[in-house]
Amino acid sequence: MNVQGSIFDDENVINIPLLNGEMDYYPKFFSEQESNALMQALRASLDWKQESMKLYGKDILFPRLMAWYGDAGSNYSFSGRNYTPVPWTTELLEIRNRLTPLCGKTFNSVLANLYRNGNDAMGWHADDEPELGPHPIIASVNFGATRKFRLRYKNNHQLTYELPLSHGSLLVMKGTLQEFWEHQIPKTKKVLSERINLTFRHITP
Ligand SMILES: O=C(O)CCC(=O)C(=O)O
Ligand SMILES: [Fe+2]
Repeated sequence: MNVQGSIFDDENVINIPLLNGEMDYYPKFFSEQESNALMQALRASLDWKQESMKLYGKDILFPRLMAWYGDAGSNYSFSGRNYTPVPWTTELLEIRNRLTPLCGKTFNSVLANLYRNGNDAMGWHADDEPELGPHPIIASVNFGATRKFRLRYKNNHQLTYELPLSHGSLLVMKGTLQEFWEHQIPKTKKVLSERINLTFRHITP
């Protein structure tokens, strides 16, 4: 039993130490049955939209669907847009409460991403916005198709790491990871089915 009150024993979590960054991976955080039910419920109940970003004065569509949920006041800006979260749904609150023991404080917002197939993706970025604070803990929950999660060191792009994120898994990014590393979900021709990713964050209003 972990003295910090973790509900996991060592067999359920893989700690991934990187140069100047750290991640914990829980391959089976949710059971198969729970994961199937949550995938279906989230697909049906979240308010999925294809948002756009401004790039060189043009509106470019994000290559995926998104939805932003959270406590009132946990506003967030990225890619030149400000997002106001809508109130939590039952499933999102249920998942958030399962994650609370991992983080010193309760996550107050979540960005949901729906990758419709391998053609949907997310480009290189770090979640290093000032409203996340200096060493953010970001809990990333995965349902549906397995997709590759790639990382590269900001000061040396030859230094990379790759991890497949599977149905029902949880990846916790912490420490100085966002300061030193970027991550992406690359396009792939091999995946034809949907994937939902939820990144739970703590935003300082
Ligand atoms: O889909 C993923 O696993 C990555 C999501 C992500 O990096 C983000 O929402 O910031
Ligand atoms: Fe991210």
